[in-house]
Amino acid sequence: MKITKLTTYRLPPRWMFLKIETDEGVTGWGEPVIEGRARSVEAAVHELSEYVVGKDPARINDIWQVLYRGGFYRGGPILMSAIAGIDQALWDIKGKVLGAPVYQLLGGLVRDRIKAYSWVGGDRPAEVIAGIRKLMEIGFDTFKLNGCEEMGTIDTSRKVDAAVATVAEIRSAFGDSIEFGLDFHGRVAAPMAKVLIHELEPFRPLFIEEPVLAEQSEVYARLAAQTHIPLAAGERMFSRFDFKRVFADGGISIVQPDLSHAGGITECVKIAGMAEAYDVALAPHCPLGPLALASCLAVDFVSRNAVFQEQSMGIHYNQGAELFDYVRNKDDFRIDGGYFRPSDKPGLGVVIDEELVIERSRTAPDWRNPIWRLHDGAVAEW
Ligand SMILES: O=C(O)[C@H](O)[C@@H](O)[C@@H](O)[C@H](O)CO
Ligand SMILES: [Mg+2]
Repeated sequence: MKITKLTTYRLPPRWMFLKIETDEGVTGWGEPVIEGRARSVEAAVHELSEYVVGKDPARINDIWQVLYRGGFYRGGPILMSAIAGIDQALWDIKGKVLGAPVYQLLGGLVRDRIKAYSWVGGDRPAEVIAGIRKLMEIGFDTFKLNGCEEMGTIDTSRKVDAAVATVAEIRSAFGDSIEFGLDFHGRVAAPMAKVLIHELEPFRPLFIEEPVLAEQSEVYARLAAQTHIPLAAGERMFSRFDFKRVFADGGISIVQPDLSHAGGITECVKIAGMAEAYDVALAPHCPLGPLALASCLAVDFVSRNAVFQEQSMGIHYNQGAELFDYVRNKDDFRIDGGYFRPSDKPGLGVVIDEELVIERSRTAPDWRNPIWRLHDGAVAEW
């Protein structure tokens, strides 16, 4: 079998799908994208396609190594997202050829289901109580919200109190009937992270995500030394080589590689294994679409240290399309009481409505994250 063609479709809300065709009619789908830089990843996919077209799709490991090591300059969000989507599509093809779900090809199920969690509250955590109530009605009991709005390197106690008040409101409304992670989203610098984490300790969030920016990862160990709250990070790390420093330095209790940013299934399964060796939990990042989610689930179902799975139903970014809009058989994603159960469909187990994808790709927006500014006009971390 030979790969014949790679086609990309940028789509609402801010996603991109990749279709890989072969000379025997088997096709595979992946989701290479960096939110806000879809066109850059699209160019990278087509640049890398020179190394893929004409090759045997079964040789996923060799194709991965050529795509990664074949460039003198490597790593980073754009190239590793391009490789991720190609890798996902190749695993989809392999599963379809062999008539097995990807998790079977990776050694079979290590669990019967994986807990899902949902976003609430949007960019500026508001209306979280109503959002949580609505999602609890359909079985969710685990959530994530932004932990704060923009925060200066040194900021006021009023800003800290505003962040704490939202969390206090959640705990007083729901007690311990729910769990929630707080995503600092890299908005908080090291000095304020110490203060904010200290003030949040009594409310026992399930985890605090990106307590500081990934480029400040050496701070994680210091923050972890001052708190009992598990720290999480990973959506802005793009390979084993980024994660190995975090494992060596310590401080992170939950790693969150993104299956569409960190080299795909081939790479993230290895990151999961590294994490297990350090007794670190795995919770793949996934604010994206159905192919990214299916790829996360493939890794969750073979990684004993996987603990919960992000998914984007109702996320504040999904303007113009929802998680399963492009999926023919929505029941292929088996959600049961706030858990995902494994699909027995081959490959990634997702049948894409290609006609709809082609039609909607004609009006793909160029989504951009907002540029925030502090009270004094300086750029704030969003
Ligand atoms: O944890 C999450 O889902 C993320 O932090 C998410 O909010 C961002 O990754 C966003 O997708 C960037 O545009
Ligand atoms: Mg995050």
